Amino acid sequence: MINKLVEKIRKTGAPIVVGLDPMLAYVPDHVQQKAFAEFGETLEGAAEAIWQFNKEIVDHVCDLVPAVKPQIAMYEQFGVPGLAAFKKTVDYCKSKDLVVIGDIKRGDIGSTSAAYAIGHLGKIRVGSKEYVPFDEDFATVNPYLGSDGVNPFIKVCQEEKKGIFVLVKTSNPSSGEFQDRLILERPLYEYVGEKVAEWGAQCMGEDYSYVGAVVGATYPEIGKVMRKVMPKAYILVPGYGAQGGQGKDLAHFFNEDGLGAIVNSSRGIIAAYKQEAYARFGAEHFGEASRAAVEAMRNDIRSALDQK
Ligand SMILES: O=c1ccn([C@@H]2O[C@H](COP(=O)(O)O)[C@@H](O)[C@H]2O)c(=O)[nH]1
Repeated sequence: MINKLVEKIRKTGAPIVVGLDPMLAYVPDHVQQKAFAEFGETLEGAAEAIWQFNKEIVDHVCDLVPAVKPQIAMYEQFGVPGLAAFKKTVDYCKSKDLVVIGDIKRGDIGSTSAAYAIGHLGKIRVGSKEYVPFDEDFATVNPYLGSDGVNPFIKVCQEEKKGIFVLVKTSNPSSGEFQDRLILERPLYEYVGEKVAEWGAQCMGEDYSYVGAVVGATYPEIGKVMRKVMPKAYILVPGYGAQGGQGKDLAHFFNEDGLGAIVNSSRGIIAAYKQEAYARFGAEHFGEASRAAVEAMRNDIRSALDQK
């Protein structure tokens, strides 16, 4: 799957992930009302609204970008119907040939991680039958429990030719509370990055490993260091747009080949129609506003890479 991701990034010229984080507040009224007319103001109604919202956005951006990243929390908040909308979104994006990164941030003791890995990336046997539960292409993994929590994901990735992105340095303001703590004068995130490189060495695709890393756009200097610590790891870079990251912060997350990083924006794309810059589209044409936001992001990243 890492080879497909790299190939699609080359083809689209857009190292961009569209984050599908559908808060109900972002779903235009006309979409909500239609869903509520059918299902009432229920969890099912909310799930239908976010699914229809996602579908419209995916239809407008699927030819521009290589990948999407549904954030499972945004679906879980609507309970079981929300999870069904997550699965519908994953399947629909795959039918559009998009690479799907499940932002699930899992990681536990070995046996529990194995169940998470099967549920999201693998297959489950029930009697004589086999099922593919959520079937994302990549998942995000929290490494706080160490190799026990990560290895079950790697095993499933090896079997299924899928991949993971391990949290190394997250984009949020308080990420340094633990991640920047010095151990023998080096920050914890560097040790995690070294471990990502080690795990990834057993998991090579053509040019890059299918064990990647998450490093936030909001910490560009750390991105520069981590690029060197994990030369073969693809870096998933959240924090662009709504969290303040800009194209000019991103050049050093990429390798000299112009590859090696893929930048996520969620609110900045899916709620673009609410921003002044795209208000001309109006809520009725929110999909077109998202498309325009992707094009602007692509140009911003391209000009940063051209100036490198
Ligand atoms: O370090 C991290 C890891 C994950 N995320 C997730 O990415 C998106 C960002 O959303 P925006 O609307 O573009 O800010 C969201 O799903 C986060 O959970 C992150 O932001 N930082």
